[in-house]
Amino acid sequence: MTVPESFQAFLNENPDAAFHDWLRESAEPFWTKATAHRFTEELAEGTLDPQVCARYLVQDYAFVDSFVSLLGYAVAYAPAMPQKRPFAGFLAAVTSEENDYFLRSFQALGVPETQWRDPELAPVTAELLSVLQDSGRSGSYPQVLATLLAAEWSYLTWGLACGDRRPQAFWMAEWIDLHALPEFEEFVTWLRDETSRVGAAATPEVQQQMCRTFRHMMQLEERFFDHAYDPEARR
Ligand SMILES: Cc1ncc(CN)c(N)n1
Repeated sequence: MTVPESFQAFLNENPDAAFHDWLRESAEPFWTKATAHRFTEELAEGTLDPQVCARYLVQDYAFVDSFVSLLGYAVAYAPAMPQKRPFAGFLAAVTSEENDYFLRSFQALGVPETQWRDPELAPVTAELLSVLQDSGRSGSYPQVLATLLAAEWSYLTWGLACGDRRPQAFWMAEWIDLHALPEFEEFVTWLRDETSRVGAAATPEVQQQMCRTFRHMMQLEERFFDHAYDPEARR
């Protein structure tokens, strides 16, 4: 089934749909591949190879650094306090609890400080960082929303799919917790509604740009998980 290229055409076929439904459906097959990846399944089952996890976390710590800057842009571009506040709250959580998780995990997994402080970026990480940086510098609130929503909604989706499964090792269990906690779900639900509110009112050109960015992000999210298993892969 092909997804209509414009949000208006999608709405004509699905009158009750929200803007975020169009984003997600337009991002297939990457949405499904990234939210039901072998990596997150092994994480839930506790069978993830510590080396694979370490490789992933080193790259992800570089991602998170740029992601925090993108959240800073979201605070700046958000139209008023009711929108700035959720971004500021999430920014505080990522720079405290989540940062603390990374540092403890690097220690537990034996990752030397030089490696996580100054990592060699994988091509997919470099591409992700440039999408985050371009979105941040675009001056466009819709563009920042589309980028953030792809990253956070996809992580919430696999986080919730883990259900009650929590492996013994904290570096697996807490990574699931961070993406399945009620506070995280509340933030992502708000972000989805905000993106739909802004996207539905945007011009068709801006809607197209949001859709392209969301899809590109999902393509990179899948490759990012793949890289943890096959660091030599170039695609
Ligand atoms: C690559 C990636 N995408 C999303 C997330 C969720 N913040 C993350 N930690 N890393």
